Amino acid sequence: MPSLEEELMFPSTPGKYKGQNRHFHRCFASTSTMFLWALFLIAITASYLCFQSFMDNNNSTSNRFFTGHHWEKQVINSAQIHQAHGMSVLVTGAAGFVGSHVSLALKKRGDGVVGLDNFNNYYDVSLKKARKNLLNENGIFIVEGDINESKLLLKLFDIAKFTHVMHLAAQAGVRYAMENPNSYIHSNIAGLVTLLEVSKNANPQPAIVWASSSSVYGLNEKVPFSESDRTDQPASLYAATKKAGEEITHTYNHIYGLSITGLRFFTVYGPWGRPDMAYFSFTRNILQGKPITIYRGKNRVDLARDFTYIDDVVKGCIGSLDTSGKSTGSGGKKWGPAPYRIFNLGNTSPVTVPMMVGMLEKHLKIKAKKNFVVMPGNGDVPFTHANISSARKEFGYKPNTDLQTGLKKFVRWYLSYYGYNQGKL
Ligand SMILES: O=C(O)[C@H]1O[C@H](OP(=O)(O)OP(=O)(O)OC[C@H]2O[C@@H](n3ccc(=O)[nH]c3=O)[C@H](O)[C@@H]2O)[C@H](O)[C@@H](O)[C@H]1O
Repeated sequence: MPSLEEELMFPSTPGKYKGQNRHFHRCFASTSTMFLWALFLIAITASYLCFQSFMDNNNSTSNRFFTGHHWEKQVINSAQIHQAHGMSVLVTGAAGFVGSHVSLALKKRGDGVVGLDNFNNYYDVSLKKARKNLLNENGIFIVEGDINESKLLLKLFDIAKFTHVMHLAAQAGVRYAMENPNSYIHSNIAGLVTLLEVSKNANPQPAIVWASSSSVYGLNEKVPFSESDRTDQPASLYAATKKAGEEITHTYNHIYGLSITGLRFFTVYGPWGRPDMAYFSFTRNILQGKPITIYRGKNRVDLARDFTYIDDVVKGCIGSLDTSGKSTGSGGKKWGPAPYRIFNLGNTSPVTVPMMVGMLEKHLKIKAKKNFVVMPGNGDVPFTHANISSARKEFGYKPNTDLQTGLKKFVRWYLSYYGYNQGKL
């Protein structure tokens, strides 16, 4: 068998170098020796980096959750229920927009809450840290970790007997799925399955309420969107992963008796919101005097969203938790049928994007510099509009904040948080 060096010295096309002199061979030999050395160095560096990252992972994992008695005490205290018939809830994505609001609302009424968040850098991490501080001040402990870390989840379920999981951790954003598709698989598929695996084995099994999305209605044209409408035409990978989540949770309900409630959120907005969303980034740009890009559909038709104010969504989440019913399994076995529910949590009155911008201009008292462009083929849908009769019937869901009022509250929060002088986000 030829050595690597020999292989490297002989051209892959036989005869190509025929008749070349010894000088060439020496030269080539020394080049190939250098090449081998370079390979060797690269291999050593790669092994070192792998080892470092392995150590880092291990360290960060152990730092994060095997931190002993004090850490466990914080989890136990935070999970403590302070009201009759209250619940103890693990809120994933607790440093996120909806997660932080739901956590505070639960804590306020005396439920136990433990947060979990991986503080990823999809958007400004300092905003997530600020939300975390707010939660800490209100007696809510947030564990820094990923829903894919099953050891961490097992540990949490071991020390706090959660009655419910409010699963809001996800890779959000419709258009970002084209830039980073794997992050959607990591969080919205793999992370979801890890969480369900641990939940199904927990004793007692918690009831699970989780965030699906209005985007599952995809390219449907029949409005308003009802839960019984088809959801097999997703327009983005984000939507596809949320749709997959609905199917995946169904199997865990069917096989293991987990009580499941999926909530299809409709473009949730408000104070402490997500900087990647249009109403938020438009506000920033308008204040900084920068142009905003407004997408338009075919034939210059304006896009529209059933924008839903955060306080209304929080009420929907809590109503869902309160009516979730019990999981019926234990030890990985199901002892009877458990609830499987899906609800739209929308506002029922869609507003076009230019109208939304007009409201921002009014509250900010600044005219926006608008660029209208044809909606790029990036996963967007032209409109959303929720039928909320199921949620209304089941737990009295009744949104009562219109976009004008909700954006006024958002702008007030934005200016108090960032100030008028918009340097950066
Ligand atoms: O209901 C959901 O399930 C989703 O809601 C949200 O998605 P969307 O409804 O797409 O919100 P958002 O990005 O604010 O765009 C709003 C409008 O502005 C338009 N838009 C957007 C950006 C831009 O630069 N220009 C523009 O016109 C855009 O074309 C659109 O018409 C959540 O982000 C998502 O995580 C998911 O929860």
